[in-house]
Amino acid sequence: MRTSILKKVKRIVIKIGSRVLTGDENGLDHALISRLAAETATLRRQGREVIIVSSGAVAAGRKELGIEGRPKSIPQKQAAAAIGQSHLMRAYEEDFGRFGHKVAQILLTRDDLSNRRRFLNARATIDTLLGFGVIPIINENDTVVVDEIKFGDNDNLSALVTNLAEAHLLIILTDIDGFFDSDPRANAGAKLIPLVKSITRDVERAAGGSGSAVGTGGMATKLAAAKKAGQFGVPTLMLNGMIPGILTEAFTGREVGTLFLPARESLNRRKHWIAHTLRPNGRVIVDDGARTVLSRKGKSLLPSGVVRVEGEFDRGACIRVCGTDGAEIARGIADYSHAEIERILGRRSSEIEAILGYKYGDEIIHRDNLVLL
Ligand SMILES: Nc1ncnc2c1ncn2[C@@H]1O[C@H](COP(=O)(O)OP(=O)(O)O)[C@@H](O)[C@H]1O
Ligand SMILES: N[C@@H](CCC(=O)OP(=O)(O)O)C(=O)O
Repeated sequence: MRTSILKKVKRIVIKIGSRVLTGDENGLDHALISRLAAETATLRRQGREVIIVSSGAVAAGRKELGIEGRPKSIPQKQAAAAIGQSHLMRAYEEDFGRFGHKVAQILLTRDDLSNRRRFLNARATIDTLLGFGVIPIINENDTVVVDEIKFGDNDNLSALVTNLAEAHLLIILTDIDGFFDSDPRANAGAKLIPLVKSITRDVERAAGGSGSAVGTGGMATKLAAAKKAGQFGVPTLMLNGMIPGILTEAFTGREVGTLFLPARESLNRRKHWIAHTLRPNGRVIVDDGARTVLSRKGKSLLPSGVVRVEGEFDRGACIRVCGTDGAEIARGIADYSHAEIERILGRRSSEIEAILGYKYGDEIIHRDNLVLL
């Protein structure tokens, strides 16, 4: 199964973690980046397109600034990223250049991808670069991000880029052989799981945090990324980036690392973007009848099923849809603002115009803009 999945893969997003790029020391491991460049060149010769999501800016920069351990404050982290990002790009430029490959830097914030126009723009840029045979190197724009517009970690970013670039496979290179049934750093008897068919709660429970001073998120964020990619119909392969030759070996069919299979039913690009890239601004609470109709019949959310609205948002915002028990059941783009919903909730759609004096449509969220979770 692995061989048949990997054979079809033409466009790959490769996420490289800070630990892989910086090794045990602070500062970039140039020998390792050269090796990855050689392996990437082999993948390119096999006719595959490669997009890299690279961490390591903060880890590289903190050495330059003489910061020991993790940066103490956000401005320190941002300063480290500002200096480290240019070192990172220079390393990629030099090392990939030796194999005749040009690289391009793309720095993103969540805000960029939340705006559909900018999302499509970023995608066009990536397509154009790939068309020119250039390898895009993507990172979060750490120097400008504040909490509200942060992806948070590059595992998450790599899953969103997989959707953005319509890639066929997400590869996560980290400092460990794959996903284990418990954190191997805490439990010497932990066993590698070569294939994960579905990321269930039990699987998630086995994922611990980062084992190092430079990594962000550890295994938990990697599973979340694999889940997001899977919902878009894309498998994820987690490999130990410290092992020479691992990238090319993975494509020979040898069972290395952990392969996460995609979900059986995948979301289309737009729904994936609504569910994972947009940040919800508020929520509506719906009654049990609406909950059943949404979850079982895939219908739109009408004002009659809404019992409460929370938060302030405009028409066009992404909002959560929750049951009366508070559980989030869906997410979608609201056709009415919070103030408008306040006035029409619990009423029939035919009454909207009489109440508001105008009407955008019958739905609070149209089913085309609604994603069940
Ligand atoms: N179940 C698990 N299987 C494998 N690794 C795990 C698990 N739980 C936690 N980890 C930790 O996750 C670490 C990798 O994540 P992280 O340090 O964030 O690396 P990266 O810089 O590659 O993102 C591993 O080194 C390991 O200590
Ligand atoms: N954007 C940050 C990386 C954040 C991150 O997620 O790091 P990692 O867990 O090592 O992939 C940087 O370049 O330092």
